[in-house]
Amino acid sequence: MSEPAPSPDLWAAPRPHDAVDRVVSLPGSKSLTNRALLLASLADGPSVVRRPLRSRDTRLMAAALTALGTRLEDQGDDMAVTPGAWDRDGDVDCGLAGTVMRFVPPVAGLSSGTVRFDGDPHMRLRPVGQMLAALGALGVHIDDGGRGALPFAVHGAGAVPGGTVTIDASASSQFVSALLLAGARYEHGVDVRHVGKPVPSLPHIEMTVQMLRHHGVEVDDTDANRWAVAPGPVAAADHDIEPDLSNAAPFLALGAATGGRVTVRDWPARTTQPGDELREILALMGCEVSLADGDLTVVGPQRLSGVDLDLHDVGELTPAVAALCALADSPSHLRGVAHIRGHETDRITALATELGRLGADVTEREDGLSIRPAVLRGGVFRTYADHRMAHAGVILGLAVDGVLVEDIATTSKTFPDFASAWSRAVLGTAGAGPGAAP
Ligand SMILES: O=C(O)C1=C[C@@H](OP(=O)(O)O)[C@@H](O)[C@H](O)C1
Ligand SMILES: C=C(OP(=O)(O)O)C(=O)O
Repeated sequence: MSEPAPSPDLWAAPRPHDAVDRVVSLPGSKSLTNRALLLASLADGPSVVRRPLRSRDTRLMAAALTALGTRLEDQGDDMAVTPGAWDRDGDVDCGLAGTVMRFVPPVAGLSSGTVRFDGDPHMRLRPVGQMLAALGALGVHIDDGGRGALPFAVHGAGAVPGGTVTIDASASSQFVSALLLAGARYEHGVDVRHVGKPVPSLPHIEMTVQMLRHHGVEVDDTDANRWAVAPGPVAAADHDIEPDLSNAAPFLALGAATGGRVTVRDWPARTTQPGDELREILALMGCEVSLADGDLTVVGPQRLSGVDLDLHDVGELTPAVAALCALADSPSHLRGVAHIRGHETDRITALATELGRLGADVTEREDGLSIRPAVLRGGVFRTYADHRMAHAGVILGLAVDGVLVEDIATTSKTFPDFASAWSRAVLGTAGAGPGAAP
């Protein structure tokens, strides 16, 4: 990985003064919010998305749907979504949001205008080619200059034939989710068959399937690696957005890494969010984990244990888990996440580089990391515009003096005002809004 120049934008990660005992409420899930907004836009009438996340990724999704012709209105904490006539040309800024770059083009195929897509510089490197090829096979006209990457234009024809398509979705589950989300509105629906190495992040595809069914769409997912969406209307339906359980990772780590206690409010009893897996991961690391009446409580041990984990299904948890592993007193092996090299940054190399810079004993592997106990030191923790790298940095800062996290504002991708919420959680100072209540 090329070494970026050190940024002057360094944030001193707070260290708790004493054992923490906190209760936190977290903002809504990015993955649920962006699916809910998109499905409501495809529906046959208005819907309300209750307590959506308001962060960079969801604002980009809202702007993209507005560019297509959907009407989105804030109603207090909620958002009212009224489908519109998709009859215009438009521009979509994907930022660094995988959900915008992958979920919106299949929908743009249904419009009768040309929709141009671009994003942050790094977004041009994130994988989307297989999905564009699959969309082409389903009858959507796409001009990507042969790059298989941003920037590209979707020339909507007002309708999409759809049908059966084969795709290698081993780079991202979002390829499959994207085709399924729009598929009911295609003339023949979609029948998506994956061929290739295993698809990562399967809980996110399950999330897509469940949310489609919530809108009355018929989905057949009986066979492995095949998902068929029947053609038909998408019924209007309201959504209650759960808190973002992946963004709970640093807050639960606060309890785990300090021998303290942290409770996250409104933890769903059942969910498709991969962050729910944190309960098991933290228990394996030696934490006491309990879920009662919607409160998830984690009590950290004296010393964290290392873990040997295949994170293929829950790859977005890797940065936070890797940071905790660097604080553990036995070795860890994190496996099965080659695909996270295509996330906001190459997360495997970024973690190996940044944990290593602070003294961690890390071996980078093609599909993961091995991390052995070592004495850590303070220093700059670079984040590569990746919100979850920032989470990893602040977790190290819980146990190590002098950790300076670069560009903490990058957390705004999925968490509004993370730095204040984190300071309140760590230091126990009072504050309003999403985040910590001491
Ligand atoms: O569908 C979604 O909302 C997501 C799917 C996953 O993507 P990958 O399958 O590319 O890992 C996940 O990592 C990402 O944060 C959100
Ligand atoms: C991989 C992630 O995001 P995206 O939706 O941009 O793929 C993530 O949030 O960890």
